[in-house]
Amino acid sequence: MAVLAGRLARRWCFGLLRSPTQVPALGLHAGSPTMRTSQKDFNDAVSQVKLLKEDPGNEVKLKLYALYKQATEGPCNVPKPGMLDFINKTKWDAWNALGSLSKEAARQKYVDLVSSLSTSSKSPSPETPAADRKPPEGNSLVVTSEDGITTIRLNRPTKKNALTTQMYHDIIAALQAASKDESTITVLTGSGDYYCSGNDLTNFTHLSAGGLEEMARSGEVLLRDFVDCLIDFPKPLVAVVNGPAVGISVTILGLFDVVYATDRATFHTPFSHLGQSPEGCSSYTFPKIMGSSKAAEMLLFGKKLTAQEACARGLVTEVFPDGTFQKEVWARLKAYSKLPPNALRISKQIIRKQEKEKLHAVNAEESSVLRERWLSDECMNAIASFLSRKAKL
Ligand SMILES: CCCCC/C=C/C(=O)SCCNC(=O)CCNC(=O)[C@H](O)C(C)(C)COP(=O)(O)OP(=O)(O)OC[C@H]1O[C@@H](n2cnc3c(N)ncnc32)[C@H](O)[C@@H]1OP(=O)(O)O
Repeated sequence: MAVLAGRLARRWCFGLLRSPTQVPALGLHAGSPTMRTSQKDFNDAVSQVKLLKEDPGNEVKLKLYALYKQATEGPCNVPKPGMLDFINKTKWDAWNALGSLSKEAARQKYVDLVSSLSTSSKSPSPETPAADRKPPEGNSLVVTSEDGITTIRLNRPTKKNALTTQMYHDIIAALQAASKDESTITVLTGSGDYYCSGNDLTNFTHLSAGGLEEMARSGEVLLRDFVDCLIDFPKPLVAVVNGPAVGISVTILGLFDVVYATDRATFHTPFSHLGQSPEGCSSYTFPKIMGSSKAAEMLLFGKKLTAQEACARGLVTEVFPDGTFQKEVWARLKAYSKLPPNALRISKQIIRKQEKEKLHAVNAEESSVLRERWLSDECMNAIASFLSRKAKL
């Protein structure tokens, strides 16, 4: 999924910055608004864009695209792409917004925009400072086992550890392996500044031949399997919440045995904003943990909690100062991992036994309701809006 999303994004970027090769002769002059842009100036600007050292950002790339189309083809009169064709729809919107702007004026604006970019990109530093460099994306999930602890680490820090479809499958496999390995405790945590930003919203853009219906159907099955796996997990399951948590990474916390959080963490379930509904058994566990009105504030209205608030509501076990979070938490977990593993398993089984059947039923219902939500206009519009703001153009 991540690879496809990246490809989609890159294709768009290349489409915008590299494909305009045939530009008709226009015979105008460049310069200030009173001067006119020549074909050569325009062609030069098109070539200059390809050589930009810095990514000018989505907004600028969208402007360049729209102006290029207007300058070369005139006002947008091609059919509007479908709602799910997020990227092409955003490009179409930008072009269409230029209305009846003349080709000459569009060329002039294009050349002016490129000229301002070329000036601003002549910054003195030839190398990006280390602090600004994005860490390379390696494996999206890293599983390690040490000192009696199996750690499942979400490892997409540049995407705030958003969960791709592949990652759900990989987490299921990792949990299944951990349930049988030698370790005593299993931990879920994240790399970088976020714990997890929830479901990767670009998952919705990868439609198979079965279209939207098929995407929603397979999403329902995947969600149910993923949450079932957490419900049935036989060993102590600990969340080490190293930063903000969003969506499904929050809702499943009710299925963990212990949740440790840095004081930098926040807990946010913006389902209504996304036209979606709660999952991860949170429609049952949250009211049970924090009472129905506090749960409603989170699950209906998307109230974001601080770590301290989440702790006061019982969702988090303990909050640690960020500076000592890793040291304190891992020291504690190492000590716990020396406890007799069979006693821990048996105790967990007794604690969770009464609930299991109920949790599976809740999970099945939440997954089925979400399947319908994913097909709704409310949900599609919310995702289209996120992607049009965030997609790499
Ligand atoms: C099959 C099972 C389905 C289960 C159903 C689950 C439902 C949910 O989990 S609902 C919750 C979904 N998540 C969100 O709505 C969060 C969306 N993301 C954001 O709102 C923000 O990105 C943020 C608040 C998490 C972080 O904001 P900020 O600090 O400003 O950082 P950026 O927005 O610039 O993010 C960096 C980079 O990461 C990409 N990204 C972050 N989260 C997601 C995501 N959930 N899906 C896809 N992409 C995400 C973001 O687009 C940026 O990418 P680039 O622009 O390419 O750098």
